Amino acid sequence: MAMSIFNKNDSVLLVGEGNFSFSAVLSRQNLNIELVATCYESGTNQEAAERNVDYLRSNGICVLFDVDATKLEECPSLKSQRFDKIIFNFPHADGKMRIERNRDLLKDFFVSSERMIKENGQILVTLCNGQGGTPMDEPRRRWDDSWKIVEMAAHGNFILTRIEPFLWQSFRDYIVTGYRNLDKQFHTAGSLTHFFMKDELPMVHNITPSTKIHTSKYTVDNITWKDMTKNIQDKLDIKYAFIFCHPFQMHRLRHLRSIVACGIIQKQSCETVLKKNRIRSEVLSGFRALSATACIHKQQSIAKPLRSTKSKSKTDTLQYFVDIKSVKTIGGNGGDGQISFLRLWVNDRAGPDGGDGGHGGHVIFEATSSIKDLRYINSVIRAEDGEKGYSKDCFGKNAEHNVVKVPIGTIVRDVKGKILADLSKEGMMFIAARGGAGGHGNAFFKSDTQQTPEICEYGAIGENLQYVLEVRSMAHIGLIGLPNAGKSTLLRAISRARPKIAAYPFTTLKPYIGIIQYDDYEQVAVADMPGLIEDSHKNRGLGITFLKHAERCSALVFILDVTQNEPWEVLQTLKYEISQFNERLNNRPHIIVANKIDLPDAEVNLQLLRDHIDLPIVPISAKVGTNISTLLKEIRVLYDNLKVTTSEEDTELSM
Ligand SMILES: Nc1nc2c(ncn2[C@@H]2O[C@H](COP(=O)(O)OP(=O)(O)OP(=O)(O)O)[C@@H](O)[C@H]2O)c(=O)[nH]1
Ligand SMILES: [Mg+2]
Repeated sequence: MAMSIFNKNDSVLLVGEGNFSFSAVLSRQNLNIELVATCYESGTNQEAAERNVDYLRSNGICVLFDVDATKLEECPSLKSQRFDKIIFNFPHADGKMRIERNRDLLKDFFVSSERMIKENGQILVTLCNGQGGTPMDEPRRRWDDSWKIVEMAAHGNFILTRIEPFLWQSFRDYIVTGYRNLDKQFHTAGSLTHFFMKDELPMVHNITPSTKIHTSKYTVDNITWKDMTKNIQDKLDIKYAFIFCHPFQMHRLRHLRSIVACGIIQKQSCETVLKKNRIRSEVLSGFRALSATACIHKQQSIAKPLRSTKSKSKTDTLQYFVDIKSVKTIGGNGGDGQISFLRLWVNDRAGPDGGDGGHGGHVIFEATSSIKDLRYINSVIRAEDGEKGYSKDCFGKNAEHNVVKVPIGTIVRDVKGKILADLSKEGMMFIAARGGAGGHGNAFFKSDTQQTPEICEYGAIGENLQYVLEVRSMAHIGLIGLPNAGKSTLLRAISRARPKIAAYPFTTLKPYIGIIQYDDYEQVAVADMPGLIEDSHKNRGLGITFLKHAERCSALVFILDVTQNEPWEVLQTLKYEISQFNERLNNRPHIIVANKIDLPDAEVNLQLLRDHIDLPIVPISAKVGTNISTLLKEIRVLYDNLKVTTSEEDTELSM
């Protein structure tokens, strides 16, 4: 920012003036501007600040305390005014490391300023180097690590038009102070002033009929580049060598999103937009994530994935998901009957009184949603024996059944592989081994001809059977890719699971499950699979085992390493392999993920991949974390669709 930005008779609102030193500097310059200096605090007890306030007031400048930058319109003295410039220097919320709070401060400030600014007015926000998250920051911070000023401004319908270094030589007496301590200064070297202008979003009401078009007729490129932003582009003072690098790009994409959201583009599917949105290929790496975000499915509201704040376990305890287990089930034996004769003092031959034995318990499998795999199921499961019978006609107690909880979707097979039961719903049971019946006591055998039977029965022996349990729906989503594609890295990035990661093939030998939590308490289980290679269907590599696992996931995520040559060929191989195992696997809903976009070769290969395949692709870097949130949203959309299809199928079956 330089003094030259002020025009004669400009009305300027200064927000967040801690010690009013900036206002004092401006007023000393005799710029012929109308100043209103405001401050968040309700007063000041700092000597220098008091001097500045006195100076400003003596020069007829309006000084206001208790003005919240996020609620400017609520200040009675400002309510009716409109300004040419609103300046907010070094905004910061309590706890400057809390990026979220600072973003919120900026967002609310822009929203509030929208009502206070004149038609062609400007908002000027000066930030420390790196905070803004624009290409002008040197060194440039990661986008997620910045205050995302351009995105925050878009909430108030402002677009970034210019960024300038803050010229300290023009404002020598300006002393920047911190939030807690007005004596404490900021590190302000390399600070930048961001200039914003108001702009109207292209909503239904301001798009001409000619631009109300369907994607089938026009491409999204046309809307974005020509119709949508023609008017805004003229206003920009772009100083970057390459237009796509300008943060304005983000705003443009937001426009695209808002258009899609308000239904002007009749989006049949994500595919249409993804295919036609050529901006993505041209946007530099920093904006890759954004372009994909803009192409998210048309969904009113998608639940947000939650990031766990709890640190992952440090111990290397690998816990594999057990989805197949052979078990031996042994029912309880029945209790033996009793031989006994009652003797009373008046009648020492009162007859037989031996009671029956109790029945042995069954071994029962019960489907429940509370457990997810067969890890905790013992390989030998026994039920208790029944109690023996007693004299005086006392029957032995029946044994309790041993009810073993198994996950919903468990298939029970006999040793020959024949399916005996499919426990597909909550509470469904299968009696795996029946307990033996209790034996009769001698009282049971008493008859007219045999008054004193001296016989009883042994309890029957419980069944002893062997089964193979298999969990059919192992996870909602299965990760499929060649070895080293980054499946385990991705699972680590999206869940609390800690599968082993290494730069050699077949690091993962057994499936591994991670759970993605969403803010509506929904949980989506994602399974990391072993790598698939060519001819897996002929049992090469870990072939057949892996395909069995894939068969049980309801949707698939194909992970392609875009640093490899011809990733589309890899996709073909993966699809061919799974179809060799089961034709229907290829009809499963799926997402194609291009991984490792952080590496240099990825850019070119990604573009080639897009040219070769006609399907939506989510570019990510599982290692660095680029665009993971978009992928999580896509997974959620897939999961929601799955739920709808499953419930429809259930209704059809029940009819
Ligand atoms: N640069 C970069 N490296 C990655 C990325 N994702 C994975 N890697 C690396 O690729 C290598 C293989 O990653 P894994 O996650 O073990 O791959 P995998 O697909 O699980 O491999 P298998 O278990 O053998 O099938 C590791 O060295 C990772 O660090 C990424 O997005 N960027
Ligand atoms: Mg792995």
